[in-house]
Amino acid sequence: MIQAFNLSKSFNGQPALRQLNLSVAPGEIYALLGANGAGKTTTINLFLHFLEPDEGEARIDGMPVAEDPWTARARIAYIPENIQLYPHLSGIENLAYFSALSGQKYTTAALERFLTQAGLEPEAHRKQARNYSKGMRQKTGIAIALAKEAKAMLLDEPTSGLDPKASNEFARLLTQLSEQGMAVLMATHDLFRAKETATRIGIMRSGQLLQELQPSEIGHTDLESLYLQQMS
Ligand SMILES: Nc1ncnc2c1ncn2[C@@H]1O[C@H](COP(=O)(O)OP(=O)(O)OP(=O)(O)O)[C@@H](O)[C@H]1O
Repeated sequence: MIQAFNLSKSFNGQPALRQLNLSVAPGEIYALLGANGAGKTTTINLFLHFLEPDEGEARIDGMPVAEDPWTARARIAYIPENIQLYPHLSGIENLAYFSALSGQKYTTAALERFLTQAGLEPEAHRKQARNYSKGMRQKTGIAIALAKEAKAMLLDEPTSGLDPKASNEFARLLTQLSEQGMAVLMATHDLFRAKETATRIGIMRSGQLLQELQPSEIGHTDLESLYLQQMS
């Protein structure tokens, strides 16, 4: 579903991503770990075709994104670190607006169902988004993804700045989405959440994917030791 083949990108002659090969199947949650500057956001931006690769290919749902970025993006839900909503619109109005952008028209009841499914409390649905916490904005982002019927989800630092309860709720939502067949790729610094939520972890450094592992194979402390070892 989410695939990279020898994907490479440099900025001003400095490699940001080197020959990345990666595959995330439907139902998988892949956590990309790596220090600042490791190449995680560059990877996500290449999948969205916000950046042109120097070499290699990014595919979504079997489709090379460079060939038709708009069609590829229609299959992707993208949740950046700070999700941008229209502040003066309510959650439900934002959802209606973004759904219309992706060509879908839902009844108010259907929009409410998506927001509820994404964990946004009913009393928040009609509040202006400028009053939303980061957790609430993210839930609205998940509702947008559900309404879009996206097949792949890309997330950049989704749990940074969330309190432990919000982070836990968010992780449960991701698990639910993956159980419904969504392929999830998430860039994160949150080793704990990666271990708890991901079905696979990749460790990146200086634009290279150094190691992939199954979270079930490793304890929290060992994951931290391994990560620090790879970063040194
Ligand atoms: N638009 C750009 N122009 C120039 N250099 C860039 C650009 N985008 C990224 N880089 C460089 O590419 C490298 C990889 O950056 P990237 O943002 O992908 O890392 P990251 O792993 O997401 O880091 P962080 O954890 O801080 O978000 C860094 O050296 C960064 O400075």
